[in-house]
Amino acid sequence: MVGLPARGKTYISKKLTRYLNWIGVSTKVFNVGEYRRAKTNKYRSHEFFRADNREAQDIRNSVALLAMEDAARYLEDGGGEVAVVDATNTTRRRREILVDMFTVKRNFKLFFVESVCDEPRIIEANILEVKVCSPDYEGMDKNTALEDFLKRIEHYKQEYEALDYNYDKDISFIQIFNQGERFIVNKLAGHLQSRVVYYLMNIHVLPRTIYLTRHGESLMNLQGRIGGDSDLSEQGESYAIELAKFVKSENIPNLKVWTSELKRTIQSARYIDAPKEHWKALNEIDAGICEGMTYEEIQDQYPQDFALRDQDKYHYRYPSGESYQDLVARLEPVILELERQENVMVVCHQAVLRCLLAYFQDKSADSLPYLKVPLHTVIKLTPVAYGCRVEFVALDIPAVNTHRDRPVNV
Ligand SMILES: O=c1[nH]cnc2c1c(-c1ccccc1)cn2-c1ccc(Br)cc1
Ligand SMILES: O=P(O)(O)OC[C@H]1O[C@](O)(CO)[C@@H](O)[C@@H]1O
Repeated sequence: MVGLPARGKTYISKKLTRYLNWIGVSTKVFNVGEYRRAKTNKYRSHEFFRADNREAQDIRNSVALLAMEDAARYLEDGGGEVAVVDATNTTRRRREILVDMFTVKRNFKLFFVESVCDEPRIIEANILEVKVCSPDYEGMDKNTALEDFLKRIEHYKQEYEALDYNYDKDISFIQIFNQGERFIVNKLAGHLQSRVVYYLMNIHVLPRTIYLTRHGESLMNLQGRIGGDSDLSEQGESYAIELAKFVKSENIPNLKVWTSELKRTIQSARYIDAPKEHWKALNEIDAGICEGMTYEEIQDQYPQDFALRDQDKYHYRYPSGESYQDLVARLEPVILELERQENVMVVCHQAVLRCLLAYFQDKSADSLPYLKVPLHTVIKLTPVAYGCRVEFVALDIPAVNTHRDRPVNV
C-alpha cells in the first residue's frame, strides 16, 4: 500500500484481503503500525513522526523491515500467495527497499496500490471513525487526538513522494483518487493484478444495507429432500407475506430484490414492493445424482460419498453436481455486483447464503459449509469502519430445520 495516513489504506487492505481469501487466494495483511505499537509504546505525540526525529526514525525503519520480513516468510514458507504490506510507503526510498527485497532478491511480483485523497471532510471522517480510537490515543479526548493526527499527517507530507509515472514507469501500480472517483493503472502484470484492479474499481464507501434471506419453507424442505424446484409450503407462503411486511417496515430507499431462478425464491419475494432480478448464479448448490434425495437415502445408497462429504464439505463435489468451492466461483460475479450496488435484498438458498455470508463475515472455507442460516430469518448487513455489522432477524413463522451439524468424529 502507498498513501498518507487516513487515506483508507487499512480499509482497502482488509477488504481486499477478505475478497482474495474468499476466492481462494491465501492472503494476509502486515500492518506496520501494529508492528510499531508492539515494539514501542514510546508514541507520545506526533513528534514521533517528525522527519528529523532520529531515534523514532530508527524504530520506524526497523519495524517496517520486520513487517516486510514477516511478509516474505509468509510467501516463502507460510503458504501465502499474497502479502499486503499495509504501510504509508510514501517515499521512493522506502518503495525501492520493497522492490529490492521482493522483486530483486525473491522474484515476487510487486503491485503498489496508492490511495490519494485530499478531501478534508473525508480525511477528518476517517480520523474520527478509526484513528481516534487507535491505541496511540488511548485516554486522549477526541479533539486532541484529531489535532495530533493532523500534525502527524503534516510530518508525512514533508517527505511524501506519490507514485509518479516519470519515476515509476517500470513499476506495476494503481493510483486511486478520492475513493474511486478516478484511477491511474500502470504496467498490470498478471491475472491476479487484473482481478485486484477490477475489484478496487467496483467497491464504494456509500452507506447502504444488504439483506440476505433464504426462500420460505418449501414442500421439499418438509420432506427433508434436497435440491429440486418445489413450491412453498403453507408456512413458506406465510413467510413470503411476513417478509414483505418486514421490508415495508424497514423503509429502504431504492431497494432492489434479487432471487434465484427457482420457484421457491421467486414466490418468497412475490409480495415485496421493489424491482426484482432473477439470477441463475443464485440457484442452490447442484446435488447432482443426489438431487431430490433425503440425507438418509444418500447415506444408504451412496455411503462413501456421504462420508466423504463430511470429511471435506467445502471441496466435496456431488457426482454430476457441485461443491461449495464451485458455488463460490459461481457467486463471485454476484458479490462484485453487490459491491457496486446500494440497498439490495438477496432471496436465495442455504448453501448459497452460507457462501455470501462467508464473504461478508470473512469466514474460512472450512467453517463456511456449516454456518447456521435458518429458514424464515433475515440477515441484515451494514458496513461499519473496516467490517460490517450483522443482525439475524428471525421472523415469527415456524419452519423445519434443514441444518446438519459437522459430525463430531471427523
Ligand atoms: O478514509 C478514507 N480516505 C480515502 N479513501 C478511503 C477512505 C476509506 C475508509 C472507509 C471507512 C473507514 C476508514 C477508511 C476508504 N477509502 C477508499 C479508498 C479507495 C477505494 Br477504491 C475505496 C475506498
Ligand atoms: O450443504 P448442505 O448442508 O447439505 O446444505 C445444502 C442443501 O440445503 C438445501 O438448500 C435445503 O436442504 C438443499 O437444497 C441443499 O442441497
